[in-house]
Amino acid sequence: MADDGMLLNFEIPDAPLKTQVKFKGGRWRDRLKAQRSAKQSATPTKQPRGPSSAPHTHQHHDYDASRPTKRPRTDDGDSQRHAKLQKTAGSAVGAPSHALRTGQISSSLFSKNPTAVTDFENAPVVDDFEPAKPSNAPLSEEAESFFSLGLSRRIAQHLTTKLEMKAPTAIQKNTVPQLIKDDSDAFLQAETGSGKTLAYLLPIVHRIMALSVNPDGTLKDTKVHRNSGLFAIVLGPTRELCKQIAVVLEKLLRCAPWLVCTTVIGGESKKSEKARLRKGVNILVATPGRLADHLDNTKVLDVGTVRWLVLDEGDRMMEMGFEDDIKAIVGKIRAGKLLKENAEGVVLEGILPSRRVTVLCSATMKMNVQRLGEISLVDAVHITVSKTDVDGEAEAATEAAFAAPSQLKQSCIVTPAKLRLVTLIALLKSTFARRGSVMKAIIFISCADSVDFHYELLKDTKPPEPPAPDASPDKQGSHANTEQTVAPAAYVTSPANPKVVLHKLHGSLPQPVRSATLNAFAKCKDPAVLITTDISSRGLDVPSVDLVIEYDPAFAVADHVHRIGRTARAGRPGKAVLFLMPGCEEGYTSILPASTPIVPQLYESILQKGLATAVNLPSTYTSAETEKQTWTTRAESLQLHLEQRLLAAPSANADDDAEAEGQDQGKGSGKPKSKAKPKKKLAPENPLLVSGRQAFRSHIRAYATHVREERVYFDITQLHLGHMAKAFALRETPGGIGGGVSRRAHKATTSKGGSGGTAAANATAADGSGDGGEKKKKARSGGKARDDDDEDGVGNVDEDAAKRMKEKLKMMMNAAGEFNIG
Ligand SMILES: Nc1ncnc2c1ncn2[C@@H]1O[C@H](COP(=O)(O)OP(=O)(O)OP(=O)(O)O)[C@@H](O)[C@H]1O
Repeated sequence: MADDGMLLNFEIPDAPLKTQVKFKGGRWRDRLKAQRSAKQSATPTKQPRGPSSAPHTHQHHDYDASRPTKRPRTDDGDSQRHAKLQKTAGSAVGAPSHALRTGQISSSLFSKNPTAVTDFENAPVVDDFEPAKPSNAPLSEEAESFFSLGLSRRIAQHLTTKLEMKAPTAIQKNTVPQLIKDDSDAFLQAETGSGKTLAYLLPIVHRIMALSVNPDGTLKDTKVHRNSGLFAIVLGPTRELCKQIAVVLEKLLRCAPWLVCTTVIGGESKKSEKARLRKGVNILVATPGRLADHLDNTKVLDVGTVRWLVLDEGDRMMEMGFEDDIKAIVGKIRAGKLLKENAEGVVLEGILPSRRVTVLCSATMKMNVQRLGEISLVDAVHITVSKTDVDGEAEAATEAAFAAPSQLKQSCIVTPAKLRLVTLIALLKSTFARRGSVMKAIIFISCADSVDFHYELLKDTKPPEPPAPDASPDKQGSHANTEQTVAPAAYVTSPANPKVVLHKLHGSLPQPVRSATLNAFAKCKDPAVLITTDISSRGLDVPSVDLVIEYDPAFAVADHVHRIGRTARAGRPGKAVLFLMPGCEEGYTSILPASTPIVPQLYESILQKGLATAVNLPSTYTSAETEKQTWTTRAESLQLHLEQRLLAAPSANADDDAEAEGQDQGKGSGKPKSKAKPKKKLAPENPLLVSGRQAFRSHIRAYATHVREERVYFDITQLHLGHMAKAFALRETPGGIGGGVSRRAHKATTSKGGSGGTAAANATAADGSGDGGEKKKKARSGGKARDDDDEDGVGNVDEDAAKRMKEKLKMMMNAAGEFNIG
């Protein structure tokens, strides 16, 4: 009944380290280097292990983590297990300024890991490839210009002088003339970061401006103004994307200040949205739910003059369940009589389209895009980008849609579950080791709970500086909104980059917090990391994102394409790294679109590079690493440190809080205080441990929701829960996953043999025996495993889990707002 993942944490290896570290694959030089450094670390005189073998590599001995003994796993609840673990691990672990003593409790990260099937030996190396010509960049200035697209001089000049865009991108070159000359519906498909937003906005603004500007650029006597009518509606799936579109539009409209755009996206009172609509608007950017609501309830919103309906990120809107809203919106817009002139007598006919035009945009093609096309498009032209457009070569046109930008360098790290967390930290550390090489990185994680946990774990324990008392109210307000979502990072900093700023974003955060955090990330002058869910995968345009890390693979290939598309935008370079686990996951790369091969990397080389120097611990811990330590020892002590942080006793205040809570509950019961049943005082738990367990549960549930066709690569029955718990710095596999997920994983680990005890322990813990309180709590709260309602994610591998997940997600969506997809 032992979880090897757990017991190994307590094991003191008798054999030197060298017998535990296996080096397979990769270039022989790397392997030799790794082998040598492991040998060095395992030499008994240099690397004493065990309590009696002083001196220790760390010089601080403020606490005595006495050697815990191997013990059988119990079926008790998490709290009891936690209390025992706290005892055995040493109670002062979490105290400030206490250093770790490596060599006392060995975290066997490098043993019993599954072997990768990837042939690293013959795999390509990133440097093997010539830098590819960007596929989403603006076209060469000499050959193409905005003037030649048929745009008015006023707009073309504004683009080149004020917006500093010298030439259109390929999709803009193909779309703008088409939408200026022709009144057909259009399906716009081009890769991420290729400038689709301006591709549809430019012809719309050009034609609306033509109501007020003569062909020679002089202004007409009667200019249209904000009350002249609503001419275009742009729909986007999330508030963030809508705001971003509105910002681009506002910048564009500076060359026609008499035209007005606004947003109705929720997150603020409907009353203030109504007030803005009443003032008059010519172009409206909206989320489907909110617009449908206004169409039903806001009389002043008249769609009689609307000529364009743009559906941006159409597939995402369908995934999010907006089909009915979109149908209703399309129906209402089409129902009205097409006005040839507006209420003021301005002639619209001949300048604006003679019919209502719908433009559907997507970087990827899914079944649901076709469905949306059926709902919204009539005889649409398909506008895309051919290789000829990009390269200027007379090659047969190949559709570049549903592709990753060609200049984007993709790689994957095959990492056993147990080593995921330290490998992530090592990767970030080496990423920020050189100033200026990477300014912004985004880490995609499967669910909001896991985002919360990783943010808390990786941030510095010292709170960020509050703004000066005399700071502007704006600054004060934005600090209040980002207090819980922006903080300096620990672990990943380096002498070159002593300050790296950590951000977190997911759909369960209040809207002002989401907006302020995104703004802080975009404007951050220091190197910055955003830990986020798929809420940031669509449309987000932060220009200096150099690296995208998919720590948890996307739930569908299309989502992967959108995620990695947050870098390498508009011709800029970018890198994307995908974490995979050895086994069936390795086959996933075969279905990913990439113009150059996705280079597999050995986790050993990442650790070696990242942990070549000491790790900066959070400021309330003192690092006592010596330069002589090797990367293997560093990896183990880092893991140990993280696990001990979770096991540390909560602060003294937590005791008081628990007591106060007990008293409050007594009061709340409505009974006289004296008669209130005395509450059994529960041992307070470290919030980080609670968060880690919750993140683990949500992560496992989310894992069960990969789209059906891709479950062959993400097979829940192949997951080793004990090993995966280690990736959450947990020594024991939490219970309460529910939905039969743990049973499936249990069966697999049992049947594979060798770890039957582990599986049994996993099953007991994961099925929630002794964890009923947590389970009920979760059920009550609705949970937020994967706050993303993906229809495709429900299938027969774990119908039960998927069904429950769907119900929870529905609850979440209803409870937390229409765009709570984090
Ligand atoms: N002609 C241009 N020249 C230079 N930069 C441009 C041009 N057109 C757009 N951009 C810039 O390219 C970036 C990406 O544009 P946009 O967000 O419209 O891409 P997209 O195709 O909608 O991407 P996604 O599919 O990821 O939403 C933006 O920063 C935008 O300012």
